[in-house]
Amino acid sequence: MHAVKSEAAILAGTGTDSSLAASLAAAIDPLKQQHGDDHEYNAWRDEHPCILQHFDTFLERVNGKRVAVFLDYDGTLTPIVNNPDNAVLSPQMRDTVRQVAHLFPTAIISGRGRDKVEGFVQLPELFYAGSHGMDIAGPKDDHSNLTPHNFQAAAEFRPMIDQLYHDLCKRLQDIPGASVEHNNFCVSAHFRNCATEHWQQVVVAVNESVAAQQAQLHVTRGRKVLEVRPQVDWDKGRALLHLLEVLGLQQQADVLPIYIGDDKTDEDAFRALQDHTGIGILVSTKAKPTAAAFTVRDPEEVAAFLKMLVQYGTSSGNGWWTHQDACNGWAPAHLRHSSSAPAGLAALADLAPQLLRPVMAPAGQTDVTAAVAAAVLRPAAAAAAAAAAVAGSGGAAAAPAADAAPVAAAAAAD
Ligand SMILES: O=P(O)(O)OC[C@H]1O[C@H](O[C@H]2O[C@H](CO)[C@@H](O)[C@H](O)[C@H]2O)[C@H](O)[C@@H](O)[C@@H]1O
Repeated sequence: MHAVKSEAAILAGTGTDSSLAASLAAAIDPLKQQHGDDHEYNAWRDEHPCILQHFDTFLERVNGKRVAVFLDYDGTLTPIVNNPDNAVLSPQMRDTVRQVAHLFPTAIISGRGRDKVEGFVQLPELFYAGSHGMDIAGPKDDHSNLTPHNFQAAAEFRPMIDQLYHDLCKRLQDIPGASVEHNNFCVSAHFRNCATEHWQQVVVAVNESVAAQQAQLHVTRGRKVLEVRPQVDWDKGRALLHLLEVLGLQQQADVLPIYIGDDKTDEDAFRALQDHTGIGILVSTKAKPTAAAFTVRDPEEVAAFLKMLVQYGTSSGNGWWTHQDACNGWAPAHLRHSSSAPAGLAALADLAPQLLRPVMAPAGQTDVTAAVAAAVLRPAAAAAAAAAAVAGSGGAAAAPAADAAPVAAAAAAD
């Protein structure tokens, strides 16, 4: 505990976010790392139910609404891996996200630099918000030109961030396992690959590096990473609301935004949704405070949920089918078959025509939600079985293999 106390003192001494000290202390505390107390976890899941097992409740809320989908990247669409450069998107997840984006306006909001996350995802039809939402761009047209949705909330900080990156590279170069990542309008200092006794050195180096610019920069903590960000009133929640606005979807009773994320910075988006009647879904294998209503355990369960969402999207319960207005930068699938439709979308329509065919209620059944629930869930028992199958198919228990191996949950609660 002595090391934790001096950690807190260091952070307090530099005026860094005090919650950082507390969360780092929690991460260092081996008791906290054991988090697998079933009673605690189960009680937490009562408060934040698994959306796979409660998909019928979800359907009741979304039926007839125009859903907009917002997704975090690391830890949500891809498993956490040791080398950030290896967090590639699986082809299966790419296909699933593509199908989601065909049915609902879809954005990825990431702490990564936008260019990097776009490179991983490779879906030009999405909206992207990089650098924790400080760098926003709309879908690209056939010639990879950006549609006019670009917005950078902290553009003037770029030279300071460049300088900070170089300074941190120097300061961290002798700490075994530490690495620095330039995320365009913020910088990540990674300590995932450091021995525990070196974590504090990373914290000290980061705090020393920002000490002279405390009025302009602040430090937050993610999963075994310290993220240095400009002091601007902007975060993933603000980015989500901004995107709703440019899409023309803000404050409309028939619009339902969904956000899926796994990390502390995603809580800003969950809180924004609490205020704007959306649905937050936290990806976590452990109980932790969250403003998200629902949970899933890992990216495999995220994929399972997104597939169920696609099923719902093909039903006539999807509010976009009856909404003829194409919103800015995104058009409902049934309006996308003009010659101006992006090639990728047209190809998808060719490949998966069934995607465009609404699921209709069986004869005599007028409750579309029930029909979709029946089609998608094949009641709750099937959903539970699917969830169990997903949980048993790898996830946290997958065998580690070099850098691309998911970090075992017990060893890396973060
Ligand atoms: O908002 P996100 O898309 O979740 O980005 C947050 C950070 O994600 C990445 O780091 C995390 O994932 C890495 C790859 O799995 C892992 O090695 C690292 O320990 C995690 O913290 C990214 O590398 C960071 O720059 C982002 O800030």
